[in-house]
Amino acid sequence: MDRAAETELWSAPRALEPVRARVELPGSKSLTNRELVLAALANGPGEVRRALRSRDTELMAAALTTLGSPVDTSGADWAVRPGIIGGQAVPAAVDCGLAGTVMRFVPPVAALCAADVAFDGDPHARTRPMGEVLTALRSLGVDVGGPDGDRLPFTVHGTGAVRGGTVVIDASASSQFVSALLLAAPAYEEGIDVRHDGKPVPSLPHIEMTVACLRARGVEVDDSDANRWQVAPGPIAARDVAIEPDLSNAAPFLMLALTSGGSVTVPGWPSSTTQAGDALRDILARMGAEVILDEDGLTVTGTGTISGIDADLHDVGELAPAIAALAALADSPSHLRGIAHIRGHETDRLAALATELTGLGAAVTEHDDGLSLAPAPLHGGVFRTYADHRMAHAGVIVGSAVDDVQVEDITTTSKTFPGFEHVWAGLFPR
Ligand SMILES: O=C(O)C1=C[C@@H](OP(=O)(O)O)[C@@H](O)[C@H](O)C1
Ligand SMILES: C=C(OP(=O)(O)O)C(=O)O
Repeated sequence: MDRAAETELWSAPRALEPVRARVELPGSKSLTNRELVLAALANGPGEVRRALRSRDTELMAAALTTLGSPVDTSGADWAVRPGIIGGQAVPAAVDCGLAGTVMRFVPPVAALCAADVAFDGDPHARTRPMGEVLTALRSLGVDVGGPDGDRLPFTVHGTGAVRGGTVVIDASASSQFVSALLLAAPAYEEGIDVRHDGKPVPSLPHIEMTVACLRARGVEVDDSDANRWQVAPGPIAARDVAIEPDLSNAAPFLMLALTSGGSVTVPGWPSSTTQAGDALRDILARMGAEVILDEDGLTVTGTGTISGIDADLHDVGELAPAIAALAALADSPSHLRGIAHIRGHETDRLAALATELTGLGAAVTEHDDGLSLAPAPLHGGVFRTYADHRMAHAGVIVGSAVDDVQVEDITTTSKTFPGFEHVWAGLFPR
């Protein structure tokens, strides 16, 4: 990324009157990148319809194309032609950017190529944890080398086949370690039996999403024991799938209803979903909103009060930055717990939130596994984003209620929502 864009400041719009809006959201990152991987390994061509077009998903499409399953991203529906399994031996390089889903989900797929596949990414991606995935691949018979052995960069020396079998990993740093192994496992000779041994696995709904995507394509998955997932070897059925809107990216928009005392509707909110972001319905109601889910979508209405919240966000850590920002505006204290693992996200989110919210006057205490916030008068200033899309979301939420908040590098939101700043600014009456 160019240095000028990284340090550029964006004046966050301030809501001077209630915002009443209907916001169409782009597709889910998590669903798009799972369906792309499964489509690339499927037993025939398929489409990922209404795919999210963003940095993370374009990197995934490019990676799978490089490995031999071309993804045509020219339209709104992305067509995938599987070719990785049994494909040509062509050495390849994969750019992971800062995408956890690319750096964790693609290496187990690359192991199925009969070629060397080199992985690297953004500077901060080299610090994100992923050693458990590489160790698991090695124990399944895959040769993975690299200067560190535990992190990016590394090279997967694929032989065209993976034995598979039983692996024990510690997935307490990221659910994506488990999802990564499950997604490629039907193509392994023995499938996979993944057991977790360690502190509780975070973001479990994301593993449930992986299991649901596999089953929808006819793959046999046994997740009946806690901390154990077994995937049988077999074909991954080709299908056309439609991607739901990204419910986690709905957070700043729905929160604008609370910070402005207005009302925001997100159409197309699914009545049942595997997305962790669905938890916003309960969380926002607890923080003082009126929340209605009907055929029109999800409508959140501010009641004039923002209440603090005591919440264990272990399952929904990706919502923490937005919730922390809203909590900083609340008129009662908050305690956000169970999220030590978000220190390994796009940045150390607990440290970044504590620093940046405190810089705007918030009373924040950083704990090993979370944050406490107490009511305090906020003021304007620069809100730094650390190349993290969800830090940018946190900055604009505060900025909607506080004069003169300048958000650094707003375009970092393109990781999962290109053009976010235009959609956001368009919601404020001039
Ligand atoms: O599999 C996925 O699509 C994701 C899993 C979660 O990761 P962690 O388990 O690392 O929190 C989540 O926070 C991330 O935004 C997306
Ligand atoms: C943790 C996140 O991303 P990633 O998929 O890169 O892990 C996120 O989007 O909040």
